[in-house]
Amino acid sequence: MFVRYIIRAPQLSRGLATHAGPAVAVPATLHLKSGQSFYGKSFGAPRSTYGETVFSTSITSYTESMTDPSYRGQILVFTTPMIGNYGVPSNIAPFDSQDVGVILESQNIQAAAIVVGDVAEKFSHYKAVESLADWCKRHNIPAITGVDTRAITRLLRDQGTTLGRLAIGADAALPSPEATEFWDPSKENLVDQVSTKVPYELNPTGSIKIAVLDFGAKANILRALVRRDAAITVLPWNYDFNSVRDQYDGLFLTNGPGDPGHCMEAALKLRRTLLEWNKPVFGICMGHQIIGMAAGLDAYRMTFGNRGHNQPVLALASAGSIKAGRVYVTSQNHQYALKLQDPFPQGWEPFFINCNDSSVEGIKSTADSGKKVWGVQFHPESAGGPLDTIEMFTDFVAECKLHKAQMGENVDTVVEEPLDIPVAPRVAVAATA
Ligand SMILES: NC(=O)CC[C@H](N)C(=O)O
Repeated sequence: MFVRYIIRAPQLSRGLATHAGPAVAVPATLHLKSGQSFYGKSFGAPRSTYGETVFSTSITSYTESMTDPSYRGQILVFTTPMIGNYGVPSNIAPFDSQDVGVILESQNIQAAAIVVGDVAEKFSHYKAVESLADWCKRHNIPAITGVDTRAITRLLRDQGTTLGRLAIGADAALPSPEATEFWDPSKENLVDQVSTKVPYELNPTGSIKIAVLDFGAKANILRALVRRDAAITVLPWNYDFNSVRDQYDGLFLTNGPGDPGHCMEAALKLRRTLLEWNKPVFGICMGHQIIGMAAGLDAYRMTFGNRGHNQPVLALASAGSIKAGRVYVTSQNHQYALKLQDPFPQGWEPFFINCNDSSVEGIKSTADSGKKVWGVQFHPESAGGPLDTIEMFTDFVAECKLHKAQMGENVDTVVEEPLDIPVAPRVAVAATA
C-alpha cells in the first residue's frame, strides 16, 4: 500500500498538493435579502461581499462565465452540482494584434462571488494550472460550497433575482444584515467600470474596418471578429462614434453588465447614427438592448433573467445564415430584455423569440428600410456553449464588405469561415492487455 502511494503521488500531486486545504473548515453563509440563509463552507477568499444573486444552468465553462464582465456585481449560483472538476487554465495569451491577450473572457474574475453545491477537491485537465479554490483566492473572490443550490435556484425562480450577502469566517455567524444594508449593483453604471477607457486596435491590417463600442466586451466576441479578418477599433461605451463614423465599414455593440437604462446616452447617440448612416450594425446582449432603445423600444427587468447554455430561440425572419422557422440553442446571460410591442417601431421587426418564455431574443431592420441592423439577446460567439449561431459573425463581416463593394470600392467580399473551436489532434491509443 505504502509503495503504491509513493508511485502514484507524482501523478496526482498537481491535483492534491494545492488541495490540502485548511484543517478546519471556514464557515460561510449566503443571506438573501428576502430573509433566507444558507450555511456552508468557504473555499475562496476570506472576505465577505454583497451582490445580486443569480443562477446559471450551464454545465460547462465556469471559468468563462466567471470572467464574463456581464456578471459584474453578481453572486453567481451554479445549478450544476459539482463545479471545479477541470480546474482553471492559464489565462495568459500573447497580446499581439491577432489576439486579445486572454484565454478566458477577460483578465479577471468579474462575478462578485460564487455559490456551488459541491466544489471538486481534485481537478484534472491537460490545460489546468490551478484549482478553482486557488483561483478564487488569488483574485480575492469569496466562494461557498456545501449548500443546496437547487433550493436556492427554486427560490430565485419564484421570487426573482434577489440581493445577497456572502458572509465568510467570523461574519458567517452574524445575523443577516438589515434589508436596507444590501448593496444593489443595478443602481450603478457598471458598464462605465468595465468598458475600456481608451480606444485600442486589434488586427489593424484586416480587410475591413469595424468600430466596436465596448460595454464590457467578452474576449471571444473580439476574437470572432478578428478571426474573420476584421480590423477592429475598440471604443469606450460612450464614445462619440458619429464624429469618426466615416472611417469605418461597420459598427458592433458588445455585451455589458447591469441595467441598460444607465446607457441611455449611448442609445441616443446610436439613434442619430441609425438615422444618418447606412452601414451594417450588429449588437449582442447589452448591445442589442441599446439598438432596441435607439429604435424606440423599451427595456424591462425580467424576473430571474436567462443564464445558461441551453436557451432555445426561434427565428421569426431569415437573414444570412439564419433561417426563419428554425430553433437555435444559445448561450445567454441577461436580466433585462426588450419589450415586445405591437406594432414594432417603423422599419424594425422581431428577429428571434425565446421558446421558453417568449421574450424578445432579437430584432432587425426590415428589408424595405434600406438598413442592415441586427441585435440578438443571446451570445452567438459563446465560448463554452453551442455554436448554432456563430455564422452571424460571418454574415456581419460579409455585409460590411458587400456594402463597401456596392459603394464602388475594390474589396474581396469573400469571408473565410474560421474554425472557431480549436480541435485537439486525436491520438490513437494502443490497446493494452
Ligand atoms: N450579457 C449582457 O450583455 C447582459 C445585458 C444586461 N446587463 C442584462 O443583464 O440584461
